[in-house]
Amino acid sequence: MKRSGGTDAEKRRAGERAAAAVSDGDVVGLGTGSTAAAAIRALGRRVDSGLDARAIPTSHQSRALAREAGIPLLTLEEATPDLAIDGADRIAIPDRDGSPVLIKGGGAAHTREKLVDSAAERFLVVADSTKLTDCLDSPVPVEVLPDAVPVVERRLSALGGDPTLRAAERKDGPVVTDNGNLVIDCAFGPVDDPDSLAADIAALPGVLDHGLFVGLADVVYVGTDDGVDVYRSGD
Ligand SMILES: O=C[C@H](O)[C@H](O)[C@H](O)COP(=O)(O)O
Repeated sequence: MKRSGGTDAEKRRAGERAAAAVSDGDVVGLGTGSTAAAAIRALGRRVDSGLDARAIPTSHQSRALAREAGIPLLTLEEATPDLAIDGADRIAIPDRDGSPVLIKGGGAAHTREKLVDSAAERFLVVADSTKLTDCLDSPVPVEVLPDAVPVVERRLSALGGDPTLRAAERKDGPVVTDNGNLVIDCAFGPVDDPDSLAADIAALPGVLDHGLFVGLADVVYVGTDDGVDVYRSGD
């Protein structure tokens, strides 16, 4: 799946704002991707200055970055995250009450991200301004057991989708996730009922999880040219 690109400055502003929301004693779920990386680096600077925070990573990437930044690490067996900070590929902010809907998984990390983000008491999303959209129409990443690919592709087509097995960019063959599985990017056109699509995909045998995050995000920090726009669930 092609990664989108907002500016590094927007990502840094969003990441720093989310890292500033971490309090002494917090356990933080660390998302994956370039904007979560900005938050991890900002959190590392706060830990270096004396903040007592520990973290649960969602990928090899976020584990390595957290180690490099000097953030002590835990597992889900040892603690429940007080908050999680994670990026998104697409974000739809509802007009009325309700939680922002996200599409995640551009880096194939959405299964562990959903596990950690949903376990956290608060889920803070960090993004650059290119991620906001009125229409959720980008493909939904679906992590699938390797043996299940043909069956899941047929069933995704039956749900009205157009599935494509994600190819690796720097190796021959498909992308293999941190969990040893494959990813199907499934285009559905505009997703009008994300709740029901999320339930339909999750129910398919062989699917580990998909990148539609519905009813999970509490706050979205969007970096802009000169600051950070904040959207709260239910505002
Ligand atoms: O699988 C990857 C994750 O869901 C990322 O959080 C998402 O792709 C956003 O990444 P970035 O901040 O690099 O755009």
